[in-house]
Amino acid sequence: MSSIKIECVLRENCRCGESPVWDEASNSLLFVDIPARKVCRWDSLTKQVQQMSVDAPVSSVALRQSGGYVATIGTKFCALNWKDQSVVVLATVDKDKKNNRFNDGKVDPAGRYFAGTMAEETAPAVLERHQGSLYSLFPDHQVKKYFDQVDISNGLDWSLDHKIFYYIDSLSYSVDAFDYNLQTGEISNRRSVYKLEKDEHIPDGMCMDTEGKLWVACYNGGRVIRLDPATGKRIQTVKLPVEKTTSCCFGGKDYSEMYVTSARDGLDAEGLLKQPEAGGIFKVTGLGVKGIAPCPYSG
Ligand SMILES: O=C(O)[C@H](O)[C@@H](O)[C@H](O)[C@H](O)CO
Ligand SMILES: [Zn+2]
Repeated sequence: MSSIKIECVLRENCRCGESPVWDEASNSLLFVDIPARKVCRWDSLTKQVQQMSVDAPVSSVALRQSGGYVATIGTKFCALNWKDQSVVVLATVDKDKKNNRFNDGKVDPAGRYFAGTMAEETAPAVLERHQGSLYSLFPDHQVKKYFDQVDISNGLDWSLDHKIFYYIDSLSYSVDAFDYNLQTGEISNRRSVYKLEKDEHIPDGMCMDTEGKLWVACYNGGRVIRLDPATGKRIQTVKLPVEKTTSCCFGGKDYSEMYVTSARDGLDAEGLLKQPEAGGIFKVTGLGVKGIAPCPYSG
């Protein structure tokens, strides 16, 4: 029997915390606060946070094989040099859509950086529909576009055998799967593997565990749910003390801890009083399952 423990390890007051990524080399958790335009790095040993401010909403961050990080900033794929806090633009998307920005992103097992876009929100989940697209940045900095008509591009990860790509367009309330060709980076055969129930609200960020099960953060649902994509069934629910849970990843020793980001934007004064840890970073231990190391961008 595992006994689950949930702890707010960092009261960061993120407006919209997102994209948690474990950085083994620095024993740290990387994450972003999208509207606050900052990338943060929380050192799990010293408990100190370092920050890097950028000039547009930053929606995801990932490791880079050659050192430093990559991030999606505004509609740009960028390289980040953590030491001198400099940013280099690698590619720009959606040039004809001035109100768009990137949202969630993650690197595939071959080192391509996948990220999708969305129209900027006027309030959480309130936005012009169908404006987003899904892209990937290849190691040679070429951009591939997969599809458009996306509302809120979110939650992505790959199956353990790399043959399936899992994806969430939040306003479809569905977790989808595609066949994945790791050699070419092509996706095909879209289907739904799970439809969210009403009280689970909006599916947001997602990650895979070593048993091939998916963990999905439920925005407004105050929980992460564990899904078996093979059967389409939910197998576990872990509730958190904040409503706006945005994303999750595994990290810590042997990737045995889960980290969950959260948001404050969209909560009124009463909500903030009831959820003083909203916008914080949570650590969940005792799940009895581990995650896998994040893949670094190879370009
Ligand atoms: O990070 C994201 O995915 C979006 O940018 C956020 O604004 C919210 O999570 C979304 O509104 C919930 O659907
Ligand atoms: Zn998200």
